[in-house]
Amino acid sequence: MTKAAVFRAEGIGKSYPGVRANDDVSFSVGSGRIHALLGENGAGKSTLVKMIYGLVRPDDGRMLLNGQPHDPSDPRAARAAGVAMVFQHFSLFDALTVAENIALGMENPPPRRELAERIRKVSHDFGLPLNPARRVVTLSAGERQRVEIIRCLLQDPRLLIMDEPTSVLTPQEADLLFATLRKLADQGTAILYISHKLDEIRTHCDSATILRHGKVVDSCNPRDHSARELAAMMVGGEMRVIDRSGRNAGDVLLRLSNLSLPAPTAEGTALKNIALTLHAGEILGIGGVAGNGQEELLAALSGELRSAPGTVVLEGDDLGGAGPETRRKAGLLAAPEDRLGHAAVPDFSLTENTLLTAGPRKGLVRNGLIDNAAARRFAQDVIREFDVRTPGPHTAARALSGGNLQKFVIGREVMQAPRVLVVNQPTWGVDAGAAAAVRQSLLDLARSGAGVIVISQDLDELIELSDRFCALNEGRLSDPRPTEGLTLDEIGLMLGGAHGMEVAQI
Ligand SMILES: Nc1ncnc2c1ncn2[C@@H]1O[C@H](COP(=O)(O)OP(=O)(O)OP(=O)(O)O)[C@@H](O)[C@H]1O
Repeated sequence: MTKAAVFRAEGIGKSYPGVRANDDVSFSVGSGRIHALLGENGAGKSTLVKMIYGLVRPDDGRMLLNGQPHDPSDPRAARAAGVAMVFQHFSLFDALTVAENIALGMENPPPRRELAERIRKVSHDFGLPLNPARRVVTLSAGERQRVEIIRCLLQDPRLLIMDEPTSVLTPQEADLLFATLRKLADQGTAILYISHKLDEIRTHCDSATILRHGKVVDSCNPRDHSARELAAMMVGGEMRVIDRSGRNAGDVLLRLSNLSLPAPTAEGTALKNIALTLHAGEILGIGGVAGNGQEELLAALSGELRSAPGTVVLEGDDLGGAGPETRRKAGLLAAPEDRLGHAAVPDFSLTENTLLTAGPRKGLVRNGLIDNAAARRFAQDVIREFDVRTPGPHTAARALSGGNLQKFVIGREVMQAPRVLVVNQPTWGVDAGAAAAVRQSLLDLARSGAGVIVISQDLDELIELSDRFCALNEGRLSDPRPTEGLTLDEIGLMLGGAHGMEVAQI
């Protein structure tokens, strides 16, 4: 069955200094279709959808929306033409209510009562429960995304673009999202869907365009292919298989006991009596819904938050009161989740970004002076070893695609040979091939005798990587259990009671 194309790209091209981000890209999305855009990190997916949404102007080619030329000068023009977009990062004001946030994004918002009524109707029609009077600060990640989606639905879009929408969602929230998207598609809307989760694409998308190095290399019905085959199309070769062998748990490296901290901010989570031991050669997985103390635990380990004496002990060394610099020297390193802003300074070059964490262990600062050549060499080493796709170490962090910056941030820590490495969401936004490489690097690090703590919302990732698993729930850490033999149901129970785990209501 062929359906009318809602959107068509014909020969679209876009260059950045040193990079052909899109090259002769042509594809179309039919009415009622959920169409996936697949590709490795840096393949050009975001650049393409930014052009459709009026954030970036193409250098070549043309776009058509409902058969009419589509050349939006800005997002407002794109929205007026019928394009809506839900971004990876939410742009909501915490202090305002749902309705106030939605009104801010509208050209001509109706009176407040009418708007609240329209929000209730759309949320009811699409099975997306949301109270217009709630303050955004009280909402879970899934509920925040619903605000963005309802804002889009109120525009009655012809084309809805979703950029990695499920990376912050619980499995239940993701199911709810797909049910909504299917309803919307059934009403004739075309949906363009970017995700690195290949199983999700196989289950929910009707068609796919695959980009590699800015070019369309394939198109397919993802249901006809295995996740492995899709990944092979993206990278143009076979995926490598993860090697878990050769690791033996050794002596205790890190011991946390009675680690309690008040919530660092009004929206933060207090840590309550956290205890764990981490052995040499071991990977400990910590699962849980975001907002249950993950960021606070990472900060308590990195030294950004200090704790009482005796609560954080690395190889007999009491680090509870020590700051980040002392901890790094001792070999306790951490890579936070927020790569642009927290883990890396956007306007700094990659070379400068190595100095943020690698100074003490790589000798990049001597007698108070920065050794620029050494920093550049280290940045080059990370780029090479972690296959970071970028013109070079002089490139600003903000110019890297999300996944490539993530590889750089993880590589910068792994290549300092830590005794203990703590990572939060290590493969967030990273494509399947690069995710396998990042996970392998963590396994290799553990094989070399280091201890690794992986905090993640991706249960498959935790099952694949970790020797023992525990759950973080409202600032409390469960007792760890060996991962081998643990079922998803049992993990669900360990995570039980975590807020935001709403059951689909459709
Ligand atoms: N503003 C910019 N300045 C310079 N280069 C850029 C800019 N935006 C993107 N690029 C480059 O264009 C290429 C395509 O990036 P893009 O973000 O479109 O990839 P992507 O497929 O969305 O990747 P990811 O899955 O990692 O988000 C990359 O090499 C990236 O470094």
